[in-house]
Amino acid sequence: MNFRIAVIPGDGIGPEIVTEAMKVLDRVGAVYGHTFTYKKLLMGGASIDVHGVPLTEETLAEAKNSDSVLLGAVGGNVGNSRWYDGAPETRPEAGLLGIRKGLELFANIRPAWLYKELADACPLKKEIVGDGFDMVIMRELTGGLYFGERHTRVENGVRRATDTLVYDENEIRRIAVKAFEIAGKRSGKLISVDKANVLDSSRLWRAVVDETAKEYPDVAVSHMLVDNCAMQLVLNPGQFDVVLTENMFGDILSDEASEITGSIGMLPSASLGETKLGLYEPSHGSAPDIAGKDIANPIATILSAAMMLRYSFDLDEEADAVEAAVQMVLTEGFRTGDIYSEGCRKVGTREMGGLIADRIHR
Ligand SMILES: NC(=O)C1=CN([C@@H]2O[C@H](COP(=O)(O)OP(=O)(O)OC[C@H]3O[C@@H](n4cnc5c(N)ncnc54)[C@H](O)[C@@H]3O)[C@@H](O)[C@H]2O)C=CC1
Ligand SMILES: CC(C)CC(=O)C(=O)O
Ligand SMILES: [Mg+2]
Repeated sequence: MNFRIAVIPGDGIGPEIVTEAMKVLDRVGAVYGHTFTYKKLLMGGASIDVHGVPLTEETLAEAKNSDSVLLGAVGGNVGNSRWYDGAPETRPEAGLLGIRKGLELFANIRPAWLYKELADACPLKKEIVGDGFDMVIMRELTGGLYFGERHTRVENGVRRATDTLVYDENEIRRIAVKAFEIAGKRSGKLISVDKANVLDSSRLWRAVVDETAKEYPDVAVSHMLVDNCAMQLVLNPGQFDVVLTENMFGDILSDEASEITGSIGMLPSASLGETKLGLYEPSHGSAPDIAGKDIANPIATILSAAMMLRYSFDLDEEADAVEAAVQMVLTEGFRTGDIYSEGCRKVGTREMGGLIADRIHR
C-alpha cells in the first residue's frame, strides 16, 4: 500500500531524529511491501526563518491532505533566541499548538513503560520500581491553559500577565471516552488526574469523567489530585495503568513519566482526533543543547512512527516489528548516551537508527 506522510523535522535535534524514523519506515516498506511517500514541511523556528511565521496555511493544508504527520520537535533556547522576541503567536511553539488545533487532535497518547534492560538508567531505587511499570498517559491536547486567552499589560505602572484555563464538557467527554476505551482494552483501571480541590475546570472535569464512567462499567475509575500524582509517579509507578488528564498536567506528568523509563528520549506519542489522520512525535522537545552532535536518542521518534503504523495505517504487524527491533537493540546492549550504563555499547543517533532498521524482519 502507499501512504503519504507529511514530515515536519522542525528545529534542534528534530531533523536528526526524524531522519532515523524515516530510515526505519523505509525498511518496514521494503520488508512488507509498502511505499511511504514523504512531503517535508517547515514548522516552528525553521518556518519563522523562511516565512516569518511558525505555521503557514500551506503547511497546515498539506498536513490535512496527508495520511498522517511525523514531527520531530520545534523551538529553540527560550531565553536566548530571536524566535522569542515577538508575541506568543509568532513563536515556534505556536506552530505546534496551531497544527494540533488545526487538525483537531484532542487526544494525546503517551505510553511510558520500563524496558528491563534500562533498569540501570531509571533514576528510581530498585525496590520502588519492583517489576517495572507500563502506563499510558491520555492527555487532552487542544484545550485548557495552552489555548486560553492570554495577555500581558501594564496596569498602574505594574506589569500584569493573564492566562486562562477553559474547558467545556464536550471537550472533556471526548477525551474521557478515548481513555475509557483504551482502559477497557488494558487492565480496566483508569486514574483521572485533576486539581478539583481548587479549580472549577477540574470540578467539571471530575463530574464529566464520572458521568462517562457509567457507560464503561468494566473500567474501575478513581481520581487523584495532580500534586499527589506527581509524587506517586516516583513513589509507586507500578500503580498506574491509564492516566487521564488535562493538557498542562499531562504535559508535565508525561515528562516526569518519561524520565523514569530511563530517558525522555524513550517516550513516544500519538495525537489523534476523530479520523485516522494523526500526528506522531516524541514527547520531548528540540533539545538545542545537543543538536547537530549525533548524540540524540531517536528511539522515542522511532516508536512514534510505530504508533503511526498502528493507529493511522492499521499495520499492527509492522508496528510490532518496529517495537521488537527496538527491544532487540536494547537487549544486544546498544545505547545512546542518555540511556548508557556500564558494560553497554555507546552509539550515536544515526547508528542507533540503522541498528533498529536492520532488525526489522517479517
Ligand atoms: N513537541 C515539541 O516540539 C516540544 C518542544 N519543546 C521546545 O524544545 C525546546 C527545548 O526545551 P527543553 O525544556 O530543553 O526540553 P527538551 O525536551 O528539548 O530537553 C530537555 C532535556 O532532555 C534532553 N533530551 C531531550 N530529548 C532528548 C533525546 N531524544 N535524546 C537525548 N536527550 C534528550 C535535552 O538534551 C535536555 O537536556 C524549547 O524551545 C521548548 O519550547 C519542548 C517540549 C516539546
Ligand atoms: C509547546 C508545548 C506545549 C509542547 C510540549 O511541551 C509538549 O507537547 O509536550
Ligand atoms: Mg512537554
